[in-house]
Amino acid sequence: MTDTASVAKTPVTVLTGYLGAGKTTLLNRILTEDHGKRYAVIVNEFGEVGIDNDLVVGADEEVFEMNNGCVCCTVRGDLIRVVSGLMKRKGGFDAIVVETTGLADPGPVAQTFFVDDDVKAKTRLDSVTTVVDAKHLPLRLADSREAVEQIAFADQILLNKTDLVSPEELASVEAQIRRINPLAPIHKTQRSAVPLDAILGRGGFDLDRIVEIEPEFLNPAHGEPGHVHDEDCDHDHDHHHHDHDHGHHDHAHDHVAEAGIRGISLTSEKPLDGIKITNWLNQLLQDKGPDILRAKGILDIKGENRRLVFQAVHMILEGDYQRDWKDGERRYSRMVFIGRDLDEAALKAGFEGCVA
Ligand SMILES: Nc1nc2c(ncn2[C@@H]2O[C@H](COP(=O)(O)OP(=O)(O)OP(=O)(O)O)[C@@H](O)[C@H]2O)c(=O)[nH]1
Repeated sequence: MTDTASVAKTPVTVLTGYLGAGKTTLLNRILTEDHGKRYAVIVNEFGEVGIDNDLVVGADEEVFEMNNGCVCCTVRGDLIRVVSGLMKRKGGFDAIVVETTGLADPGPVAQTFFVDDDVKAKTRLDSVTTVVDAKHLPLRLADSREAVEQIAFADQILLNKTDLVSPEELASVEAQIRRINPLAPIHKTQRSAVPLDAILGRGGFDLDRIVEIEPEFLNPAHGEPGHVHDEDCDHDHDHHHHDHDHGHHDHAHDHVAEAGIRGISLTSEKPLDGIKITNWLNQLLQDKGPDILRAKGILDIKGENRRLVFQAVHMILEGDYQRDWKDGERRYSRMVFIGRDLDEAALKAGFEGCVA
């Protein structure tokens, strides 16, 4: 595992979402609102024909300065080159947002920020943010594997167009999202309206802050040993969903099952062996990386007073020892895998094999 100290690096948000979900609406807010920050927006066309994007102009690469200090540019080729160029601009940016129009899989874009040394030195992947159309999601989940993958990959989700659905439909859509991605915070929006500092530069992908953003991360699920009932615990919602969301939900669920994408979480109350767990994770990602969209975890390592935190995107694994376990804090290890055709029994056996 490598050191991931991320001091003063510019946070990057990779923005995904199905056609028409509300990505451009969000980008226009970033470029026009008087938020007092300097953001850079990269509209990434990757050589594809621009769809209906009024931000796209017919040149290979153009940079526009906005009145509010933000810049917007279009990339048709090399994302790394464009990001390097942006980083050389005076004054720097509070955050960079990369839209992945026309690209189903945000993985390769997200990986850009881990692979190039120059980019890696100056930026850090902050979040993969997925915009979802509350009205059409049930249909998309039924007919599009990409829509499922975009949700699976997200660190946070904008559940947009809430004006177009009833409260019951909204609850059902939320339950469907939760089934694919149990952890990502969900912001419910109309016209993609969300305070920008609530979604940009928050550290959604930042190892230091996983628990702050996902307070439930270290709380085992209902029924698992050690589950703590608190205000973040959403069992009441679940009952509610079960009462209301049959129709669409079953249909969409079939497709989700068919795409084979789901989240599996593993918890151990016993300390793990640091070498065994590192070797197991490395081997697992080498063998199954293409199918593992995301993995993350906080681990209790025997003989170590600090928490080991790791993140993986497909094959790329990063981990770091972070703060000490607090006095009296219950120690245990928890990791989550989101991926395709994951073998739960094998994962569980492998994980348990790492107990010290
Ligand atoms: N009713 C309603 N319409 C919305 C909302 N947000 C966006 N729209 C509309 O939905 C349409 C698509 O929004 P865009 O922001 O262009 O979506 P996009 O994700 O950028 O779409 P592509 O560029 O095709 O990928 C536009 O007509 C928006 O005005 C919302 O919350 N409610």
